[in-house]
Amino acid sequence: MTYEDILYEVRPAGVARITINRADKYNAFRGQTVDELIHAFQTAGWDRSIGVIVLTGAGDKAFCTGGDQSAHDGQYDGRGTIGLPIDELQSLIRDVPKPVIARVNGFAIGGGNVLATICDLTIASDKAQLGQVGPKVGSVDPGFGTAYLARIVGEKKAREIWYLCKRYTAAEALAMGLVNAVVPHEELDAEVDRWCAELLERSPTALSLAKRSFNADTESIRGISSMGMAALSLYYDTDESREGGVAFREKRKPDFRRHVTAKKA
Ligand SMILES: CC(C)(COP(=O)(O)OP(=O)(O)OC[C@H]1O[C@@H](n2cnc3c(N)ncnc32)[C@H](O)[C@@H]1OP(=O)(O)O)[C@@H](O)C(=O)NCCC(=O)NCCSC(=O)CCC(=O)c1ccccc1C(=O)O
Repeated sequence: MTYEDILYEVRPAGVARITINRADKYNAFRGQTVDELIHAFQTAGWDRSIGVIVLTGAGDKAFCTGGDQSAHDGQYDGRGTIGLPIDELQSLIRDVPKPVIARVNGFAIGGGNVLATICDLTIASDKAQLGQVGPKVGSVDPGFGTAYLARIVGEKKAREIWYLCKRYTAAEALAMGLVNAVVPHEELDAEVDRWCAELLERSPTALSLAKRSFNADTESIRGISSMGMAALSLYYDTDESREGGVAFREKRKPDFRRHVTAKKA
């Protein structure tokens, strides 16, 4: 597969670096981006010369800001239940039998924050900002985005993150256990390289067994996600959801309540 939306590099030896290369869109993903990410994770995941996978975003502004709002009018523009095979990608990041590090170089927002959350480890620049925006833009990730996040930061904090849609600094994310380490922006690559070097010294089989055993405990969330995506697809076809995307593109505050009927409320 020829990549248009991502970069795939092996650097240094043993480390596959996968970069979402859509800096002009704050590294938001469209259908094609997610398909390319799936291909890249499959390649790195089953290449025995690779011991660690690093996921990051191009440029200095964003790690990933979730679904591309310009490719989103109701359903997204690709394949899968919601027009984005995002649930396949999320499962794959968990299924590859090696550690995946999120190198969070800027905004990790919406589906971007979900990707960082699912990665085994997260190393953030002190300039990074993290958070969910679904209920502000007519979306939600009702699976790993909610239930798995709660496993990491606790129920109260996860509900706050989703309901209020605030942005959190890297330091705040560290305090709530959402990231493993925060370093000055210019030291991000050196720190990621250090973690990769240490991981490459560990037994690959022991790491993969540890990963699978952590995953087994939260595997039921895959089922929640599958049901959630089916519900999300129905929600995307409503005026209430569309209002979020339209308002984002028009750079105005959404008025969701206009679309809530007496019967629904
Ligand atoms: C990232 C922001 C917080 C940055 O804010 P700010 O610094 O004020 O800059 P802006 O002027 O807002 O943005 C700069 C520039 O980038 C463009 N942009 C940013 N994000 C996106 C995007 N996602 N898609 C397309 N373009 C984007 C923005 O339009 C500006 O471009 P100009 O040309 O200069 O106008 C802020 O931008 C922000 O909050 N972005 C919202 C991102 C968003 O809505 N993401 C989708 C979220 S939906 C969701 O998170 C829940 C669902 C979910 O996780 C999920 C589950 C299952 C499938 C898909 C998803 C999914 O993620 O959609």
